[in-house]
Amino acid sequence: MAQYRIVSGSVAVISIQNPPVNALSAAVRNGLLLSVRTASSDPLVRSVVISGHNGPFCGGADIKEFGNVSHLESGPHLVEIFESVEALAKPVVAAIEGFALGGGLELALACHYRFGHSEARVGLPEVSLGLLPGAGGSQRLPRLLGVRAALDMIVTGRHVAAGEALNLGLLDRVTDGNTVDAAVRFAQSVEGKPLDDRRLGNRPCPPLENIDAFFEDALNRVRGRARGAAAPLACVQAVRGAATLPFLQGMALEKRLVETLMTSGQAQASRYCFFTERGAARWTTPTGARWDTCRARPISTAAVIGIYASCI
Ligand SMILES: CCCCCCCC/C=C\C=C\CC(=O)SCCNC(=O)CCNC(=O)[C@H](O)C(C)(C)COP(=O)(O)OP(=O)(O)OC[C@H]1O[C@@H](n2cnc3c(N)ncnc32)[C@H](O)[C@@H]1OP(=O)(O)O
Repeated sequence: MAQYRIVSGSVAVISIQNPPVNALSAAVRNGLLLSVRTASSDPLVRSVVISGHNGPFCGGADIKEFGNVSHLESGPHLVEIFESVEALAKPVVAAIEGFALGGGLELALACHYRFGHSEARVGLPEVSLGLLPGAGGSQRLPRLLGVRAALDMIVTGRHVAAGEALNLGLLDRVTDGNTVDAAVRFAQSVEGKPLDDRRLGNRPCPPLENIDAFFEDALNRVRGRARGAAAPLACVQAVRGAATLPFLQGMALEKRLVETLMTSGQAQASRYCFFTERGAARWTTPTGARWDTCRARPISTAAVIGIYASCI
């Protein structure tokens, strides 16, 4: 579930393999941690590249495991894996093709460098699942981008295209060619160079003036739009932690917040919607017509057959 190979004599390429979106299932988490430890202890390895197998970098934590504590516990916690990646004494480069979402982007943030394909997109969409980026993302992203840009990404959950990610400083380089090859060449060029400054957990958040007023205003704006959803408000609290607390205290706050959200009815309902939307796209009719074999026909008439009324 995580392929490990040595290329160019000194670069360990760790490839996440869990189609279709390379989600971080327990098996992937086990493979990833083992690979990181192998790369750490092999004296021939001088740098590491992490990529996704066959296209996408990683679609994040395996959402199917969220309702099942025994699945979650049958692999190491993402936080532990990402700490090992960040602490590695050899440069680690994320090679992002397709998408790096949720835990996928949090993994990339734990790497020391991030390379992206020009058509890749990145984001922290946990808020749409009633959660927040609970594997260090709420603490590392503000340290990299500053509070304003990080808060926007975390509260909206929007996907950011590679070009914008490069401008924001989220990606270090963007390539039109083979991302893994470019990352391997780069990894070799930084072998032996100091890494302390590349570890986001070591960095303070870029300073922000009038921090209390900024977060009070952010909280009011987010509350106004959240329509009772808890996750967006928790996102603001977590980012405030990144701006005001040392890294480890911020991580502890993130953990408390995500554990509360994870068991909430809102998160359960959001997960249900996620899978139901995808299931509904795979329709069949009593006559045997199916979503994957049917030809689309032009729509000539449309009608409203139900109406949704909301009362406040
Ligand atoms: C008790 C307390 C415990 C506390 C534990 C705390 C643990 C840490 C806390 C939180 C950490 C959260 C980090 C996260 O990563 S949350 C997940 C964030 N990721 C996402 O939200 C991405 C969701 N996926 C998508 O947006 C899309 O699927 C996308 C990746 C863009 C691909 O889109 P597309 O190509 O259109 O493909 P489909 O959407 O049709 O998906 C294809 C199939 O893959 C399944 N899928 C997709 N993503 C996931 C995923 N993350 N996990 C599991 N499965 C996933 C999807 O259902 C489709 O499958 P199927 O065809 O069977 O329906």
